[in-house]
Amino acid sequence: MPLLRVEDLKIHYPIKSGIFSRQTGRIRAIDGINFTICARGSLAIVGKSGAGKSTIGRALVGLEQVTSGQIIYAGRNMIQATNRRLTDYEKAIQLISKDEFNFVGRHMLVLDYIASPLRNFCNLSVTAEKARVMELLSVVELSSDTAAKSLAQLNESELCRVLIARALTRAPKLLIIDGLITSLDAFAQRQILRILQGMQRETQLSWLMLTNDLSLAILMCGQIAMLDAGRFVELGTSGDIRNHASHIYTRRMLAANPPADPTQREQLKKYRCALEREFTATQVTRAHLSAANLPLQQLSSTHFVAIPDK
Ligand SMILES: Nc1ncnc2c1ncn2[C@@H]1O[C@H](COP(=O)(O)OP(=O)(O)OP(=O)(O)O)[C@@H](O)[C@H]1O
Repeated sequence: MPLLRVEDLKIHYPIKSGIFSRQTGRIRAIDGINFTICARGSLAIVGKSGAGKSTIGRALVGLEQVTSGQIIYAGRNMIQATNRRLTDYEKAIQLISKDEFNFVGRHMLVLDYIASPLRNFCNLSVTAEKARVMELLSVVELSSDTAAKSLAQLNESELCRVLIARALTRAPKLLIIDGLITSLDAFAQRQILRILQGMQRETQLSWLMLTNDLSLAILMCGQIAMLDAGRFVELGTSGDIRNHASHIYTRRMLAANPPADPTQREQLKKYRCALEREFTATQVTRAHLSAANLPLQQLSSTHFVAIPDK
């Protein structure tokens, strides 16, 4: 059963010029993409800077005006949803990105930062609220002392885990992780993966990673969609992409982010096998590749590639 289905999504921005700001063209930031995320699924959308990753993330949480297409959750198109349905959706789909900290003072205490959504959405006593924050800190493998620290005192990995803890206050079904993990060291990246897999087992959590690091995507996600200038050019399981990358864009990105250190291959293999097993529930079909007018070639039951325009 799909958790979220995106159909023929297009997001175009107007280009305006002249003293009357007339529209003279448009930027096709996202130009007809389709994808499905199932419960306990993990999808990475991988693309170069400017490919459109953040635009997709923002559109999924209603921060971007959609030109056309559908975002279907629980059988309903969320682009036309009423406020009541939107509230459920807003809790279920949480976006975390580093930009979050642009809107918060770094002097804020971790306790207050994690608790703020609880204060807006739940009516908890001070004791219950503190207990919930401590519980979430332990889920993200941070000690209870962290609650009394300010955000400024945390390192990148701790900040990333605090962001995840805050998103978890709303018991989301899908976490959208924009950038963030890319800049962490290999140890911290694996720690985040372990935390997400724990949540996946306990709460059926799914995640969508938006990243320019294909090796990281292969490590963290069961399915990968390669995004180039707002369109998907290749889609498959992480094994398909790692071992049989077919589109020139994917091959170039693999070359730019070479697979991890050979001494860690066995461990990576273990992670990937687990992810792919969990991912068998997801049906990848021809329709999951971009609806843009690119001829498609099916390489296997899970692997699709767009044949570039001549
Ligand atoms: N508000 C906007 N108005 C006009 N163009 C925009 C706007 N927001 C994004 N764009 C354009 O849309 C395209 C996709 O941008 P987006 O930020 O989604 O890319 P990205 O893949 O997330 O890049 P990065 O990895 O550098 O963050 C870019 O060409 C960008 O300039």
